[in-house]
Amino acid sequence: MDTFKLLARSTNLQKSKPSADKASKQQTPSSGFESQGTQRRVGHGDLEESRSQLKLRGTKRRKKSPAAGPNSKSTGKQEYIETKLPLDNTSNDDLTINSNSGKTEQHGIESQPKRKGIAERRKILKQNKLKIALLADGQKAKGANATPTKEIQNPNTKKHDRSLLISEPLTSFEELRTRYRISRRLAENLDAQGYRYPTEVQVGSLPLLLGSDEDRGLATDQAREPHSSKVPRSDLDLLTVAPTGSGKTLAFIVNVIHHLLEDRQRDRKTTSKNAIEHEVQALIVAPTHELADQIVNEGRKLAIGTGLRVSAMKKDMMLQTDSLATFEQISNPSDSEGQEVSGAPNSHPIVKADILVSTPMLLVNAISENQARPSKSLPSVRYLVLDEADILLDPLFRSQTLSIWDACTNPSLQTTLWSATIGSSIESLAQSTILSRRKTLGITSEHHIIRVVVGLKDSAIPNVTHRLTYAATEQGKLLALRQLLHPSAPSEDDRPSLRPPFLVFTQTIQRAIALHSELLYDIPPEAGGSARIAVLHSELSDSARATIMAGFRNGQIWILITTDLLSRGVDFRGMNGVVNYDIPTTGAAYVHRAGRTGRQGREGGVAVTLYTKEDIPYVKNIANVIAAGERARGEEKSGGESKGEGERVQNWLLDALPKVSKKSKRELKQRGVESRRNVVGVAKAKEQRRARISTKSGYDRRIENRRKGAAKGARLRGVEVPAPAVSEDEWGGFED
Ligand SMILES: Nc1ncnc2c1ncn2[C@@H]1O[C@H](COP(=O)(O)OP(=O)(O)OP(=O)(O)O)[C@@H](O)[C@H]1O
Repeated sequence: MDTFKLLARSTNLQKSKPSADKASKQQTPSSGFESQGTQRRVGHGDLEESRSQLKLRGTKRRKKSPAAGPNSKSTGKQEYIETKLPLDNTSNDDLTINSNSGKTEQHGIESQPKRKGIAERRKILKQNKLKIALLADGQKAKGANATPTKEIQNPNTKKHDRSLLISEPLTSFEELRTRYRISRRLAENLDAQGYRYPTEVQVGSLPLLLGSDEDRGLATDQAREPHSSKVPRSDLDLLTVAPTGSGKTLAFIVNVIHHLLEDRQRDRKTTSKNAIEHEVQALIVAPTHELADQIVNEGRKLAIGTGLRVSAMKKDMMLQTDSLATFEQISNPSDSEGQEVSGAPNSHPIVKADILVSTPMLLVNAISENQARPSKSLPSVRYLVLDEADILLDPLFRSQTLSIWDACTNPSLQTTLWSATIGSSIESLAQSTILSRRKTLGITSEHHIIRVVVGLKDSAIPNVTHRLTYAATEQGKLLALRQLLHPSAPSEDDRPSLRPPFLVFTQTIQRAIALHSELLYDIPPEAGGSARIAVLHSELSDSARATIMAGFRNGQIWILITTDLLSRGVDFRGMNGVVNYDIPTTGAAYVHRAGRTGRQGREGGVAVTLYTKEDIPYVKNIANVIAAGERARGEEKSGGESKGEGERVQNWLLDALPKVSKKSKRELKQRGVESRRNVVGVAKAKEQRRARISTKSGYDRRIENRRKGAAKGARLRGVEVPAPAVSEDEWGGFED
């Protein structure tokens, strides 16, 4: 039976949304294991089990050896309770680990959970495939030389720095409240959204960003006081590289909300001046409207009841910048979930938001008279988040992003950068920007730039089946895509088939439109027909884009043809696959496109890349990122040794593919495959004709063009053109 007809019978996609518990049982993206029903995240299966075991073992051991006190040395899991923890302030005797809740109780009062020893922290970091490195410290920033330092692996690194690198990993969301003292409201919102256990990236980044009281070196009595934030977090900027779908958004939103609430409480205590209501204090920059809207949605859910307003920047809105200070007097902020109130009569609306999410262009327009030079600064912004930082710092958006960064003049600005792929050149650019900004503003306080990496950097997620399919020609690609849409026979090698909903990526908007019209009638009317397939690109209006996104999310649209516009950040939960109809232009682009499926560690996603003879020089790039991910998965399964297990990109293919020169890599990145570009040039006309998306043969197209030309000529001459003859079998419509 036709897959589409079967699908048409199925219920709304949203119903397949996993429950929180189910979701929590899924693997995290970089865990890379086949479905085994096990939970690799620390804090769920592993941790709960080990906690209860430890409690038992600990008791037993204590009975056997009453002398074993906090100073006694032990190995392995015993260290949980037996080892004297280097940074521990609390006697173990007072503590009992409640194996049901995972909470640590002290004489019945909820208090800070017991601190983990260095060895245990290391173990947890390793289990979560977390690598934390100090990239630069404040000493360099103070000096005249504001260049990025090399990664610091020096054993003489200061003790405080070292403790940052192995700071207490987060093992449950409860710890956010007990150890990091997030507000009750935020904790409740996390719980209400079904978030139970942190993902790997959250395990590693949140403790660094939130900084427990002990990590900040506060005395125990100060630490007991709620919200005792004595040290602002501007002392730390963070670069995080974690797989697609691993929960980076939640990590940066929790950090921002927590600190804004904490700052608000501190400001209330220390200043008598009334703060401007909903003045932008946190700025989240994302490359597309679709991603910005998604972040706003996520942020609003977590900010419910906190009094913080999360908004998306819209066209023609204005910001309260330093040169617009007079707008402080604006009153009657809109109470709607919207964001803005109008300022002076006939002016553009002024953004009223504590957390503002924007694309670079919209923001630059709001702070610049001309795009090249920001003319206003944003002194109120204390938290700057660059989501998909590598693309924001890529030449495509670089000048806009740097303008925004420059405009954030608050001396205690904390910048965090997030992506699944951050190359070394982008990393250096980020470091030098942070350091030179500090130098320009004359900031000399202690400061660190830390990098957190989850799993293998810049590799494709291994829980997705990656398929590289040779289709020889453009026509072959169309046939191959139709074969994917209507598989005529089960695949001979048990490879999972591609089931809607899925995304199809093309190189240009024109190609997306052409492919859409070619496939429009491929879905039978009984299954919903042409309404099931849509095209989304940046030339559509904002409202059309939003409608299509909503249709795809709610299951009305099954196949969405798009450009790289949707390749980054966008989270579609039930997505079964991705088709690269046109080859991605970089390895990183592949990682992000393929990462629209297999999110939250979900197995069963398929990423198909169709390539032609012309693409062969570029396939190696992609084959390498797939092979790296699969090798890591194989190594993990075989306990660190590479035995080739899990590898699906055959070695012969890797060997056979030609090496890509740096020059071709650069050209491909900048221009894409030449024949698929939009420019019309006589020299390239033949190539471009060959790359056209159409199943019509050249002969048929010529006949059709001649017919159209003749009809046009006749119309111009004023001759009536006879309607094409209708065969006897064809229905000719109603007669008058
Ligand atoms: N702790 C958690 N428990 C369960 N689900 C989570 C958790 N954290 C995040 N998620 C869910 O995981 C999904 C992917 O998260 P998110 O969009 O933040 O990924 P990402 O790392 O930003 O990916 P990308 O690199 O593609 O932008 C979302 O649906 C989010 O709600």
